[in-house]
Amino acid sequence: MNRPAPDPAARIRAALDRLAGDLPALGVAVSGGGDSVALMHVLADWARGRRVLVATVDHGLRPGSGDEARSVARAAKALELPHVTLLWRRDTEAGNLMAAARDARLRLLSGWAQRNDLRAVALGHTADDQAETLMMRLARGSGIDGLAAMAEWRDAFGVQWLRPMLGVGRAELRDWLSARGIGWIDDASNENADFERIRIRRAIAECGLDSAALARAATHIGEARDALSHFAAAAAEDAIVAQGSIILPRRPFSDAPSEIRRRLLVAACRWITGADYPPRRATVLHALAALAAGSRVTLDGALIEPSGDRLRIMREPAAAARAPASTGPVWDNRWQVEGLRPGQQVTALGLQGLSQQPWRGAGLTRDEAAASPAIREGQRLVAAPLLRSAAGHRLWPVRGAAEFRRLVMAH
Ligand SMILES: Nc1ncnc2c1ncn2[C@@H]1O[C@H](COP(=O)(O)OP(=O)(O)OP(=O)(O)O)[C@@H](O)[C@H]1O
Repeated sequence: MNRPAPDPAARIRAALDRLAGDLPALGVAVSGGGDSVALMHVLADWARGRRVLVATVDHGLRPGSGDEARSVARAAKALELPHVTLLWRRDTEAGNLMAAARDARLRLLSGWAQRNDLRAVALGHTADDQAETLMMRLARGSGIDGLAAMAEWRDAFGVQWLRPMLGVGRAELRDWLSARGIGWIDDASNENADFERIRIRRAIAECGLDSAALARAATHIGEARDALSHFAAAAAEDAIVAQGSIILPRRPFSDAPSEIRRRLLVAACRWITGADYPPRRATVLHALAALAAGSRVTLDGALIEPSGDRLRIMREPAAAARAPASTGPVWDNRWQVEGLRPGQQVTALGLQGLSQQPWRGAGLTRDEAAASPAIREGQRLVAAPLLRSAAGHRLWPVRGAAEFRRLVMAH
């Protein structure tokens, strides 16, 4: 016989003990929706001597957002919790509105947390959010990273974000609130089927899918993702980081499962280019297939070349040639150059530069040499510091081996 799950508040308190038991103070982000209102009430009760502060972000995106923030302020006051409203005013029409609002919200909340000496801020995501995210990502064909559940605990923007409600469902929270006569705001966008999340939410309900089971599946995928990260990080220990390139032993790479190869390749690519985001998944899979067939491939500004028992991942010369000229200190997001004199700038050595500069014997391939930094005055080549030590100029890579391993863990 199934025993009934304990009261949702008891489960949230248990999660808070686990996640925030040692903290003297905690922030909570409350939109006014049922989930975060329930969280605020549970927190007020759980706090017992801890400082709990409440913040609401007013995105100013729909009429009435100010009233909603004021209603949260009143509810917080009734619980004797200090509350602030943080205002966001959008300064550009470009880009994805929801993503921009979410990003701005996290930045505003982290600034507020830091000003108030709060190491952690609790958010009201529930098991239903997990289930919806999983289904949305499945529909988009995401890989294991996209399908993995949100973690209960995450560091970002200098703050710990805690999600103590991932084990409870939206409906049971609504029942819990209703039973106590506590009101919340039903945001009209929760009915708007223009949003993918709302369409997925409806599909889950109409098909009678079990959100709690979907949320558990996402959690298991998260555990598998973490295991893969560790395997990939172990494989990354064999990498040699030299002269701005990454060299991987070829045999272990080609014998590794495709997900490990993908992680190594994405991390190496980002290490080379310094890109904030990984290349598109389909592009990476395509590159892996070409590598398996022994071809050399380019991937988002990196060049990957199988040669002998090694796989060399380096900057693509054409991409280096497109990098803006720099007057220091950093060029092409890869090299730090010191000792530039007025009138001197760094650009790629390029094929033309190779003809003016002996490069064999420097331990570089032709492509690596072409993509390496050159110091020029006007058109005149003054020095190619990676090829030979140049009087007065010093050169070192912006990222080291530890950064490569960090990137591998992140994918
Ligand atoms: N405008 C906001 N101000 C403060 N916190 C917010 C705001 N919007 C979202 N959050 C926080 O992020 C969590 C997840 O956001 P999401 O957009 O999924 O929630 P929501 O639909 O606004 O409503 P709910 O309050 O019911 O969770 C919220 O539970 C809340 O903790």
